[in-house]
Amino acid sequence: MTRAALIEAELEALFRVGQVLSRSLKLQDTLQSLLQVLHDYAGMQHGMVTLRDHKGELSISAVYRGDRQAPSKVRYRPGEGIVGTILQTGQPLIIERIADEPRFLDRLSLYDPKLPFIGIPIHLADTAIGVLTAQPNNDGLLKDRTRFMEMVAQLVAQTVRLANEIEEQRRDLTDERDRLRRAMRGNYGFNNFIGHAPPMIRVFELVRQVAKWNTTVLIRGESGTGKELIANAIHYNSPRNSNEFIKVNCAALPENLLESELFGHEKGAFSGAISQHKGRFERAHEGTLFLDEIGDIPPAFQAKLLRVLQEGEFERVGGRRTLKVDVRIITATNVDLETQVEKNKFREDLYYRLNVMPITLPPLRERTEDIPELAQFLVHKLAKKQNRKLQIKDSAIRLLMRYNWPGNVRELENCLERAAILCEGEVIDRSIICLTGLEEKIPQASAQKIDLNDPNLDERERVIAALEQAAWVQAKAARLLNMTPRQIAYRIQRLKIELQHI
Ligand SMILES: Nc1ncnc2c1ncn2[C@@H]1O[C@H](COP(=O)(O)OP(=O)(O)OP(=O)(O)O)[C@@H](O)[C@H]1O
Repeated sequence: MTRAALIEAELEALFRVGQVLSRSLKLQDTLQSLLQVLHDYAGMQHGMVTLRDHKGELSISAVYRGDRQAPSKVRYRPGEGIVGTILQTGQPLIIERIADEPRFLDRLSLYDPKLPFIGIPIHLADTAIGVLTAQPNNDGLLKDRTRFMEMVAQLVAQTVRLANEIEEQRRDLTDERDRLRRAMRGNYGFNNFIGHAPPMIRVFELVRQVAKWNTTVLIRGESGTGKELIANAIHYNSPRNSNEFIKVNCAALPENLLESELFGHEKGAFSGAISQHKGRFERAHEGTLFLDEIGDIPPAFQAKLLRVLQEGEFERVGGRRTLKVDVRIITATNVDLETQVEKNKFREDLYYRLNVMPITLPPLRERTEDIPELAQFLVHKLAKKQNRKLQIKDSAIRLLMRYNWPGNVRELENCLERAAILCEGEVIDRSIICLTGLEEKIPQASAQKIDLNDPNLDERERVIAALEQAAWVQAKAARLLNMTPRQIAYRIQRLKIELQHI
């Protein structure tokens, strides 16, 4: 081959090398294709790419040897054999006839002993990270071929750098995803479920058992009793926890939107469907779909839902293709479904499908013994959210225990949040809870039950309690505390109690 012909061939080869290096994100495939190009377009008979691993040793990433399969487990320590020497010195090694080279180990039986050999270090910045080797034809143009191989090694270095960066990003993303999952599991783990009252212990036991299986669960209970929290806990403690947990509030969507939200729609299915849209059933594939307020779904939609529950099949709105999904269904409602079935407002067959494993959450008023722990937990949660120190006094908790909480834990949480906003210091006491307006909602008969001799009351709380029981008439409150009107007036001033006029 003439020199001019070689340069032309090498230009063509470089163009092809550029193409293969940018084609795939899988480094080993890319390097394998690269060696093939060097053979097909640049007259290299055999070739190999080795890259340094985390131990600093060279392992083989790709080998070209014609039609025979490559052995892949061979490794070279720095300084070992020819490639080890190239890695260690960081210098190219050119040999006219490889059989004459004493460091040639021939462990792979790859090279032709009669042919020349070119070995080029692959450099990233100033560090050799691997070695590219090849055997060209014996045409006396070894110097030109070496320059060409140096160019190729530089391109390989950039490809390796990019692959490493992508791998690093992938690892970061995986770490981040795992961290988020752990956090989610932490948020929805059993530790964040407060309740020691017997009906709650039964609920926890049921949740622990159903979490393991794919059973359809129906969670019942008044608004704010923690139905969504339970649904989350079931998912994040189930074998599906590394897949999606998707929530849909069925009462919040009109019928037509509910259908396209859950089943998705094809482009042009209705005006406004400007592109294809995957529904929540598809997104929840291999995960859990939580249908909240299931008691409120319209009859036509009930039939469609029944079909997915029975067959796991559905079509997108405006679509003809039947899609199959594997989704665990958890539903929740505060509606009396049995009455709805009797009134023919809820399909009986659907009711049985959903009610495989019912879990009923007790209202807060039936487990007032849980209020102290819940209040402490919720105040701690608020303190974290507002990034401040906060604690709640027993006197405040006692007041909370006298209310009947129709809005359950959510109402308690809101009340404490208002108290935290009104509280200038770190301590939520009874008077701050009073400022939230809670006391007015408590029937007076029970308001008077507070024991003014309770040793847990501090002085301020005792005076406020007496004033409240005396409808803020100071003389009356003084009598309740066995004080003179002057004494109570002095205390009101000293304790900075704001007088209320009723
Ligand atoms: N046992 C509990 N321990 C700690 N926090 C709870 C508990 N139960 C409920 N909560 C909290 O109370 C709030 C209301 O709970 P959730 O939204 O789960 O109620 P829900 O029954 O789904 O209400 P709705 O029927 O109105 O949708 C949430 O902030 C939740 O974290």
